[in-house]
Amino acid sequence: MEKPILVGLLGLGTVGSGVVKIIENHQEKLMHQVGCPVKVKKILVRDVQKPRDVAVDPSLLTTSAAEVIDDPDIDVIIEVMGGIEETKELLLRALRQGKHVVTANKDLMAVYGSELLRVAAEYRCDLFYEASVAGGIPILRSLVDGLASDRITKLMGIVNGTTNYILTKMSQNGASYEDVLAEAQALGFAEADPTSDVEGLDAARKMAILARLGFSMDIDLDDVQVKGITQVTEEDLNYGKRLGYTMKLIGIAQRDGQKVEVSVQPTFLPDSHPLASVHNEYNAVYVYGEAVGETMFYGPGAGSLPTATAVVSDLVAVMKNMRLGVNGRYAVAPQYEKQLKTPAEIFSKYFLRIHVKDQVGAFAKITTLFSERGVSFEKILQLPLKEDGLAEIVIVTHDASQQDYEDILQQLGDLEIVERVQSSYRVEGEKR
Ligand SMILES: NC(=O)C1=CN([C@@H]2O[C@H](COP(=O)(O)OP(=O)(O)OC[C@H]3O[C@@H](n4cnc5c(N)ncnc54)[C@H](OP(=O)(O)O)[C@@H]3O)[C@@H](O)[C@H]2O)C=CC1
Ligand SMILES: N[C@@H](CC=O)C(=O)O
Ligand code: NA
Repeated sequence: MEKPILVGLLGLGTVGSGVVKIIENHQEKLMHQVGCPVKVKKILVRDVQKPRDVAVDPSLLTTSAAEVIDDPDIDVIIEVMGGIEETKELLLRALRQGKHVVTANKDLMAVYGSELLRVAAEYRCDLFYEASVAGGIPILRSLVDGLASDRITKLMGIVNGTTNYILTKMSQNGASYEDVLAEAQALGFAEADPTSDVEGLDAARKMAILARLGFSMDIDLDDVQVKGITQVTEEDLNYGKRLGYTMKLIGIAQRDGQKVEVSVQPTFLPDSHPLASVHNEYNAVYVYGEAVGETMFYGPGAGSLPTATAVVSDLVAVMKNMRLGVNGRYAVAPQYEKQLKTPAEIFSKYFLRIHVKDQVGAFAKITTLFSERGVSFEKILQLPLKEDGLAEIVIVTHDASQQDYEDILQQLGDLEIVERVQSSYRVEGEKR
């Protein structure tokens, strides 16, 4: 019998348990593909006594990272524990000992991905991270291999399962934000600290990784404009329904010439848009390539087995490379200098909901602000409010630059007749 490939697992939570299950249950398929057995030799956890979702030999569990990272028999480290600084040091230590690494950690890859990939290449090691973006959807491999010959101009996606779950349940069942967030946590979709999900940071990390691969530029997390879903109200969702829109937390990475924009924000999409019917914890990434046109990748973006599928598929890729002796040949340095668009170069339609004093001429003052900057309206609603003397105005604009729109918002806030700007969202979907 061939010598097995030995794996060290860092973490045995939601994703780690799925990894152990897939390695055990799909052993025959893995053997067939790689030609030798694969075994988990050691597992790092915080608490060896904790009840687990998967049966493992207790002697495999350890609280000592060194027992896993420095074990000379271990060929591949699978990191599914999370964390940034300490985890980075552990993975660097593993790479410098010639161990290949598979990780699901977008927090780490968004911040230190370039450095880790450089070290991996230096030590002729593989470093794969398919599970870090859109869980079980093989999107990174599709960008790097499947669309290798094309020039990607736009990536647009729902890349956070937790927020999609929350928005779906709020909009379909009128459920409360707090209750649905608790459900998403219980189902294992949310991060250990769900603030990163609901504030958009998790999606921003994934968009930075996608944009880096899609555009072959060194995009940093700081280059991504981020707004989460914590301010989204039931009223906003209801207005959306009235206007034929669905609200989603959308990541957009767009390239025009050599200039790029990357953002994550709650966005209204026409109900007919393919991303509008992506519900619950499902994710989808729309990819526009100059030659291929439009493609869409859809699947479960979070959860134990779906995410573990991506992790173990990366493990298979590492093992195949080991058999062929070609590990560490994969990392490709970015091809282009990063050039970010200015706010004057980013165009979009916007949804705006404002409360104004119900006075003669109020509406004219508002329209003047828009028309002075050449921004016209696509849709307008005006409704009386229960609050005395106030009216609610809802506007959907035609395309406006982010700069013009932000200036208009600022000036609206200064108008005496404007009581408050209730909400403001980007509107996407129609091609421009
Ligand atoms: N959940 C999901 O759907 C997805 C998660 N991911 C990513 O996968 C990674 C893991 O997520 P998930 O499985 O949900 O997380 P969990 O919190 O469920 O599991 C984390 C595991 O790592 C162990 N661990 C954490 N920190 C340490 C430490 N300092 N020392 C030793 N052990 C530690 C924990 O030990 P113990 O069990 O003893 O507490 C636990 O077993 C994260 O990077 C996450 O962002 C990516 C895609 C989807
Ligand atoms: N918390 C993340 C998990 C997967 O990356 C999400 O909700 O998408
Ligand atoms: Na993926």
